[in-house]
Amino acid sequence: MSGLAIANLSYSYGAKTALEDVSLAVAPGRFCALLGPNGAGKSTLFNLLTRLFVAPRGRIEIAGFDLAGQPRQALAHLGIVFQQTTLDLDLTVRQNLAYFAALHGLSGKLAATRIDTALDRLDMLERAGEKARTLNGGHRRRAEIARALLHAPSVLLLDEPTVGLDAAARQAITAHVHDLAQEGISVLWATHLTDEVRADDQLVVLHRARVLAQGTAAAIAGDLPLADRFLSMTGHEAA
Ligand SMILES: Nc1ncnc2c1ncn2[C@@H]1O[C@H](COP(=O)(O)OP(=O)(O)OP(=O)(O)O)[C@@H](O)[C@H]1O
Repeated sequence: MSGLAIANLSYSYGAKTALEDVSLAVAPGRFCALLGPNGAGKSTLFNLLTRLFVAPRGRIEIAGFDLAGQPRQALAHLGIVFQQTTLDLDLTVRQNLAYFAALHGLSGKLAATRIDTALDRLDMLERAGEKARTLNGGHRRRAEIARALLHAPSVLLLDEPTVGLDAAARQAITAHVHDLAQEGISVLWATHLTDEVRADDQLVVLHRARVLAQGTAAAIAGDLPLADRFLSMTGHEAA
């Protein structure tokens, strides 16, 4: 399928199993929250999706391309926002994005148009000329999300993108990324914060290397607030 499809993925660090038979799919236009406590296996999954690690078992498809068999085509459709900021603080927002565009073979008018469009989608166009160093944490994150859109990916991965941000910035970024999903991107958003998940979002609960539940957040929460349901499933507090 288009979007993201993961089937029967397993990964171990020596004797330590980090992922065990994980399967999930995120269709175009869907926001999927990957909710798991520390150590659940989220980072390992992201490292497999970005091909930092290669899974001995299982299959990953991005936009219909098998990551193992057609890595270049698959990764060309993947946008990534890492947990740690990766902006060059001495460059302006536009320069940061132009550098990334060049790495993807985009230059000239096409790059300029893509940069303006991406910044506009994140309400960051008016900050294009500011040095990244002068931006607050929320605006730096938005610049990084805009940067991840430049090559028009169909799948966007975000690894705990709101870590360290205040409540207002968290809310704004969560809303922006939900909007991106509504525009047709498949979003996989790793978090341990249940308040970032909307009732109609797709939700995958990962715990101790396994998928404990998946479905809409509302269906998984049932008659409990999602944080309470998460606690009852995993024994871990969620925000
Ligand atoms: N290099 C490694 N060697 C051995 N075990 C590891 C290694 N990296 C991770 N693990 C273990 O694999 C499991 C999954 O780790 P992973 O980092 O994927 O979880 P996570 O959900 O991303 O947690 P966190 O939110 O803390 O980053 C954990 O039990 C972790 O201790």
